[in-house]
Amino acid sequence: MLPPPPKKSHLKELAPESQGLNQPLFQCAVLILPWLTPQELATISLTCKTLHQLARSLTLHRSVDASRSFENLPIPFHNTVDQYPYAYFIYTPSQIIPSPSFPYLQRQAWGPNSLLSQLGPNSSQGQALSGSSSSDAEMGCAYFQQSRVADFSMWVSVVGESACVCERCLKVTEDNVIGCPCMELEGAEWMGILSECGPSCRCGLECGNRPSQRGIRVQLKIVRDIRKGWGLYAAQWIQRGQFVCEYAGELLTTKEARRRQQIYDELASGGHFSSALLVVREHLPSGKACLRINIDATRVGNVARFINHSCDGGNLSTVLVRSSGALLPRLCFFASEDINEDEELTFSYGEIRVRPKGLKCFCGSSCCLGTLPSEHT
Ligand SMILES: C[S@@+](CC[C@H](N)C(=O)[O-])C[C@H]1O[C@@H](n2cnc3c(N)ncnc32)[C@H](O)[C@@H]1O
Repeated sequence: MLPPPPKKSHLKELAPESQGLNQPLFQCAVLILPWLTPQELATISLTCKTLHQLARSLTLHRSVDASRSFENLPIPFHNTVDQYPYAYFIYTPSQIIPSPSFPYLQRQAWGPNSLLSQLGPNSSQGQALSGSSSSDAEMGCAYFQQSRVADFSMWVSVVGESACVCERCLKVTEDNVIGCPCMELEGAEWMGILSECGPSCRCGLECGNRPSQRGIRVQLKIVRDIRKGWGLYAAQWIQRGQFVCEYAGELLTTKEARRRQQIYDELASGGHFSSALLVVREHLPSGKACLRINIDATRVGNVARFINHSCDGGNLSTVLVRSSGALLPRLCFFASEDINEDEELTFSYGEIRVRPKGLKCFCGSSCCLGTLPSEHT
């Protein structure tokens, strides 16, 4: 593991000329290091002073925003219990379809800007390498974003505009929010299903009936617990009913979900491994069939992958959000009660426990059943 990151004031002193550092190596490392995993960084940082200092700076950069600028607000890691400064995974702000032909599933750059800025804003090397003042998301992941859009079209069908009556959507309410007559917020969210405007509506993202489509708008942080690992926390007061985040990850076929679950169970039995594969079942109105959605955020996901289980149901409701014109629903989390700053965000992983000797639960609630829910996938 890397030593603690340097204090901020030391960062600007990392420019190679001021340190007597190897310049060609420095330039090369600035391009390559953001693509490395923590283990690779730790190994490479042992090789020389230049790489050691860059790796330390990169570690600091990564620990201040788990979302790599994909979200509206940075989501920092806090760890006072062990040596891990951050959790490493590939970030996606929305659902994606895995495909072996897309290299973004293997690697994602995380942290080029902090390294480039160390070359100095006026440095010719810095300008040549950075171009503009793009974010991590723009710089490291442009290819990733393009691929994601191309992929997603395979799963989303857009029906004719008449599918929704929101041509009347342009009605502006007293709060200056664009209202929508097909809004079904009242009551629906507590039942776990919500209909939002979508691709077949004429309204845009500003429509009041798209609360889950504008990204994360509440301040969050990821805090390490000695027994539960990382957990997602509120970094501000959150009002009951407010959208918190979507559960984003790889959409899997049931066959692939079962295959991965077996591997994850084996890894978890050896300790030190957390999986984040969520299976959602939506019973169709006939009652005879059920739509099953498998979302795996273990390797590729967003910050929802850090939400821990609570036997009392926690403070988040899981809501299947259907958008007009989109084939698949999305799984979203809304606050089921008012949530205080520094409170952990939790939900119930389910009721079924097929393995009586499953993973121990440390939710701490008065109705804790002692083990985490487990199902045959
Ligand atoms: C979706 S992940 C949640 C984030 C995870 N804590 C981490 O560090 O990445 C699910 C895993 O978190 C851990 N976990 C979640 N809720 C827990 C609880 N109430 N008690 C103990 N461990 C928990 C288990 O290892 C579980 O397999």
